[in-house]
Amino acid sequence: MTVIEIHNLKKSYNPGKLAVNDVSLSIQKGESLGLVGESGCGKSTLAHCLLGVEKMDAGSIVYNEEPIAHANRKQLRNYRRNVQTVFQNPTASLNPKLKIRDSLLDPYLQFKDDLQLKHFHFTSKQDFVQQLLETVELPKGLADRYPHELSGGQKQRVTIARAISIEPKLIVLDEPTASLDVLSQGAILELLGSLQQTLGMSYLFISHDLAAVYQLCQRIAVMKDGELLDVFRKEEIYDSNRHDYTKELIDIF
Ligand SMILES: Nc1ncnc2c1ncn2[C@@H]1O[C@H](COP(=O)(O)OP(=O)(O)OP(=O)(O)O)[C@@H](O)[C@H]1O
Repeated sequence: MTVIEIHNLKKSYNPGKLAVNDVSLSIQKGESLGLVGESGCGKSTLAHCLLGVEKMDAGSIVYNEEPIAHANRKQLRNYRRNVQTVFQNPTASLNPKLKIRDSLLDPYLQFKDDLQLKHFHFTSKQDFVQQLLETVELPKGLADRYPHELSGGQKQRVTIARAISIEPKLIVLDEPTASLDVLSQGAILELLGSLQQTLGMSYLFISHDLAAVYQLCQRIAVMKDGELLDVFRKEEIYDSNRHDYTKELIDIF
């Protein structure tokens, strides 16, 4: 089953230069799709169009068989709930004035009237917060701390817990490990892999690190200069018909 389809997406910021040039992609239920390419190739722009942060110039995004452009308010709200994000910089993603418990509860409080959670069952908000912290392998005592009292890796775990709290269908992971040290990077990738097994959601994992994408994803898409050059299953990475640019990326990873 397809969770999301992107058809012929085009986006430019400056006339005459397309940041994303006619990209089509789909993501299946429970799948991790990796999107790799060098800095400036258009990965984040594609994610921003998917998240509605940027308006696309042409193309369509189809969710639940409905183009988002034609969605009514209720469908848009459903889309926003089901497509969550984890960004590169967890410090910027967390409100410094909110205790961790309040950041964790924020999406739930926004969407609770529409939610029928399948995985999380709780008797109180306190119980829910504890379950979320446990799910991302953080000590329960962190609930009453503020973001500045946590390490970068711990903060990223909080943003992951917040994203999964409302059991979305898709999480857009935009360079989620880029700001972390190597050990924390590996631990976050492992956590993301195991959460996917438990919760069954899909990921769009954006990274310039082919090794990280290879670790987490079942399929890999390669972009360069706004264009999608290659899409393949992980086990096909060394096939002779890979695009020359993919081969260059493989050589350096
Ligand atoms: N808000 C913006 N205004 C103008 N140009 C932009 C804007 N955002 C991105 N661009 C340009 O669009 C192109 C694609 O940028 P984008 O951030 O999507 O690439 P990326 O692959 O995500 O890069 P990185 O890995 O460095 O984040 C680049 O040429 C960039 O300079």
